Formats: sequence, structure tokens, C-alpha cells
Amino acid sequence: MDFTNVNARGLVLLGCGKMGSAMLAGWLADGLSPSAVHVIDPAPSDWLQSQGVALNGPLPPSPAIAIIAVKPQMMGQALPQLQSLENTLLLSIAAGTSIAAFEQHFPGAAIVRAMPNTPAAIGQGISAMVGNAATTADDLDLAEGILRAVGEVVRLDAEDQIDAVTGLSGSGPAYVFHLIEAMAAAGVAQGLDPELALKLATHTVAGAGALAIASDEGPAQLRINVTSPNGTTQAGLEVLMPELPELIARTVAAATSRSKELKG
Ligand SMILES: NC(=O)C1=CN([C@@H]2O[C@H](COP(=O)(O)OP(=O)(O)OC[C@H]3O[C@@H](n4cnc5c(N)ncnc54)[C@H](O)[C@@H]3O)[C@@H](O)[C@H]2O)C=CC1
Ligand SMILES: O=C(O)[C@@H]1CCC=N1
Repeated sequence: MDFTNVNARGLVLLGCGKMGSAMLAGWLADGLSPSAVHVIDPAPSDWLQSQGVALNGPLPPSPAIAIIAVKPQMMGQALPQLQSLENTLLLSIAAGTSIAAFEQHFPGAAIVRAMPNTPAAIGQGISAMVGNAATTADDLDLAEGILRAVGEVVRLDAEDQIDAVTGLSGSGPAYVFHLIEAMAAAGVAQGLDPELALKLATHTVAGAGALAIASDEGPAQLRINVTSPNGTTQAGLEVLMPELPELIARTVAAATSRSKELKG
């Protein structure tokens, strides 16, 4: 991302917890100048305090972009702190809070709603984004550039898709971490030492994910490629495949409906 304009005008980050700091780390590594960053957070972490960014100070009048990364439940308290901004693109990564809710607080403002995920901390996130009617092509490009600095970006046609995105890829890293935990425990149950089992499980998930991205073949074919007729994988999949799709469908559905409930 070319941060020249953002470095000149400034970037505001409202809320710098797990997700805000994951993204800030990515932007700083990608060329965002610490002196351009203004963070508002009542409980700044030690990491944040060591980054050389402005903390809880006065905001510039017209920063290029303000990223909203507080919990949806804190929104009512947090948003008034951005009221002085003019001509600033607002980019929210909060689950639940709708574009209409932001428009009530900031009438006429250009607003982009996005849903990233925590692998953004190592530049391997994926974010989905959608803008309101006031966003220009330049605004959308700026939001996409900011999100692309921490991973892949997809643009959505409509805001109502974001609940399903939240249930799939926003929350999804937690499902995969739990899969790693479960695979490691299963390896231990089969006699492996815990440290070795965790290493095997983690690298298997990471390697399979990387292969799925790099390969021209889809996941079904990649699965078939592992499965020798009447071999070990077939024996394992005969247990897994009747159960997993339904379980994952219920998991994503529960997270999607929670995202809808958080709407405000
Ligand atoms: N953690 C995740 O995997 C993802 C989180 N999100 C969204 O990102 C947002 C933040 O989530 P996390 O970083 O996980 O939460 P978090 O609790 O780690 O961070 C929230 C931060 O907001 C700060 N804060 C609280 N009140 C504030 C106020 N009045 N003004 C400014 N800052 C305030 C807190 O001190 C904290 O540092 C949420 O809306 C969540 O839906 C989106 C995608 C993934
Ligand atoms: O659990 C949550 O509500 C947030 C949104 C997506 C990931 N974490």
C-alpha cells in the first residue's frame, strides 16, 4: 500500500485491542508512519505504548481515514470521540454494527464496513468490505488498500452478506484453532507426545491451507489426492465425512445469527 496520503493527513484508530493492534502492526510494517497514527483507547497495551504513535491526544481535523475497532457494545460511548472529523473516510471492522447505525452518528459521511480476521497480524488475513452510498471509488480503493496491507480483500455487493462473512471467515480462525487442538489431542490419544502432536497438527493445517491457496485444484480434488483406495485416509474420512459438514453448517449458522443479533 502507498501510505503517502495517509502519512500526510493522518490515520485515526478508535480501539486498539486484539484486532486493532493486529492491523496496526501490519500497517506499520508496510510503511505507515507512526507519527501519522492517532489511537484512541482508554486501556492501551504495552505494545501500543512502545510504537511511537499518538495516544489519546487531540485528533487532526481531517485525517484520511478513521478505523473503528471497538466492540459493538462500546460503540455508543466510543463514536462521539470521532465527531470532530471532517472529510474523513470511516472504516468499521466491528461485527454487528450496521452502516445505517454509523450514518445516524455521522450523517453524509463516507463509511465502509469490513470484516477482517486475526491472521491479519501476520499479513495473512482475509477481509470482506462494502461501502455506503456516499463512498467514492477513491474511498473504496483507500479502504481496500488499508485492508490489503494485512491480507486478501473481497468486495461485497450488499451489506447483508456481512453476517455470513462474520460467521465464516471473521470467526473462522477460532474454528481452525479448535481443529488443531482436537487433532493434537487425537494424536496424543494414539500415543504421540503432546508437543510432537501439536507440531504435526499445526503444520498439517497450515500446509493444507497453503496448498489449497496455491493449487489449481479445488479442495475436493486435493482431498482425493491424499486418499489411496482402501488406505488410511479413506478409513479416517469414513468417520469424519458423515459428521463434519452438518457440524460446520450449524457452527457457521450460530455465528451468523449472533452477528444478526448484534445489529444496531
Ligand atoms: N477478534 C477478532 O477476531 C475480530 C474482531 N472484529 C471486531 O473488531 C472489534 C474489536 O474486537 P477485538 O479487537 O477482538 O476486541 P478487544 O476487546 O481486544 O479490543 C477493543 C478495544 O477497544 C477499547 N475500547 C473500549 N472502549 C473504548 C472507547 N470508548 N473508546 C476507544 N476504545 C475503547 C478497549 O480498551 C480495547 O483495547 C469488534 O467490533 C469485533 O467485532 C472483527 C473481526 C475479527
Ligand atoms: O467474536 C466476535 O464477535 C468477533 C467478530 C468476528 C471474530 N470475532
